[in-house]
Amino acid sequence: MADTVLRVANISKRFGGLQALSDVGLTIERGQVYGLIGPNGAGKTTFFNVITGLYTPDSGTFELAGKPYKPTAVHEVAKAGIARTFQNIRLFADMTALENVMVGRHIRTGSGLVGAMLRTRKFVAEEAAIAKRAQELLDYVGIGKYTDYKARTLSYGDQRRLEIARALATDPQLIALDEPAAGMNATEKVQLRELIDRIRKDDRTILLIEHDVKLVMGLCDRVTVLDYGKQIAEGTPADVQKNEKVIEAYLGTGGH
Ligand SMILES: Nc1ncnc2c1ncn2[C@@H]1O[C@H](COP(=O)(O)OP(=O)(O)OP(=O)(O)O)[C@@H](O)[C@H]1O
Repeated sequence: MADTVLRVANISKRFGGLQALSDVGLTIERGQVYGLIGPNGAGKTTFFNVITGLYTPDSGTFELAGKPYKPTAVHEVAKAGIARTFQNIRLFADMTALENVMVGRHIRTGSGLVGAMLRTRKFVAEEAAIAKRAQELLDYVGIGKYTDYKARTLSYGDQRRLEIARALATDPQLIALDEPAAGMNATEKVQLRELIDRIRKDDRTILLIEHDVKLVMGLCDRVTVLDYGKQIAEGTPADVQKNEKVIEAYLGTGGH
């Protein structure tokens, strides 16, 4: 039996008079890279925001690794096992690269605030383990040499890598990447593709919103296409590329 990581169905979300999502659903199996594409304003970010607890949907069912979850708050969703990055990078700009990743790791540890204030032995040992793991993750995404650099001093491409390292630090069931290639140059895009491939090979599951259709088609196992909040196609990249509704949404009359 397939090992399903995310199964969501019937997600709808309205903003005033605008139906941003109508009955959207998808199923992502473990180890897949799953792409979510569509023209500007199609509802991709809204979908991400709903499944990660930033927006409250009008309807929808949600299941992560076989268990129902309620996307009512961002930290609850992170605990349940979805980690995400943002289209507009959201790092702690004045913290170091290492500290940014350590923050991600803290949701999985137990000493808490009292332990931190008293600097209990358990807390100190835990901090050392978190720092070690954070350094491994910086190495893994290829920015290990910037450990002590403040996040804001890193290049755009490296900040996106740092966001991915922070997401990985939570040991997520699913990593949701919101336009990871935005603003990257051609070399950075090649490196990003290698990184995503590597994350997948390490048995992680990825949901990807991306404007760069070539990148999506080259990387993803399956793709959903949204247009005006509706799911107009779902399938392998090869199938989706041939779909007439998709061709029309991208090239046709709409032109939005
Ligand atoms: N918080 C909000 N309040 C009102 N309308 C919103 C809100 N968020 C999104 N929308 C609207 O919902 C629709 C879908 O937007 P969304 O950002 O999800 O699309 P998208 O596919 O991510 O677009 P893009 O590719 O441009 O990022 C748009 O018409 C947008 O204006």
